Amino acid sequence: MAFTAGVITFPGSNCDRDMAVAIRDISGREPLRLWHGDADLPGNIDFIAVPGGFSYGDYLRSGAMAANSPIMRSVIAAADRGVPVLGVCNGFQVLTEARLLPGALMRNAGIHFVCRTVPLVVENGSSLFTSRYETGSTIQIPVAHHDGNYYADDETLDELEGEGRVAFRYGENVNGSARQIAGVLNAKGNVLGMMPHPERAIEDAQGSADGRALFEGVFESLSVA
Ligand SMILES: NC(=O)CC[C@H](N)C(=O)O
Repeated sequence: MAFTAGVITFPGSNCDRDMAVAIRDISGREPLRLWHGDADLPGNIDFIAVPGGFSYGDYLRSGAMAANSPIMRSVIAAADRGVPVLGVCNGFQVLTEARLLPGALMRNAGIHFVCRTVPLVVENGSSLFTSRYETGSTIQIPVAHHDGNYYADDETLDELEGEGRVAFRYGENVNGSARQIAGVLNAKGNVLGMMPHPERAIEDAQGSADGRALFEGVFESLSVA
């Protein structure tokens, strides 16, 4: 079964390699490394990862400049076609700035950069990305960010909750996020943005392997895991 995954690198990305390793380890296939300045994606792309880091040094707003990279026009078109897109940390920020996901990631309520493993409650275990988790289960995934404070107006938050689009919620107050939201889905369910890093929790040596099931779930749906 052919499977083409891609990991985008922006100037300042620093989790792109970890993301590529996770995809290779779990799918058994080497992902393509995609450069932000390239306008086109391969037409047969099956899965796109927008990784974490500090694209453009977080200038202007985290993710704001990367969201306007040439490649993001192709990512938006691929997402519209139903290609699964996973944005982690800075990738989540990029996806909100690109309006693929609602809301915004503001400075952490406590101002400090937060870097530790946190409990995450799986709010919707039946999405494309969470099918290998039980709804209501708690998993352990690391966070590392200063702009993780999720904001959306109440109407949007109610809509997200009502449509099962809150994928993950923090099990404790990590950064002041509205309703402790840690990860959200788009309306179609093929785009997930989350601040915690599942690619940093794929084997026990990392302190948790709870992120593995996220990749397994989405690759299983694409018949490659
Ligand atoms: N690890 C990351 O992706 C960091 C994301 C972002 N630049 C922040 O600190 O909020």
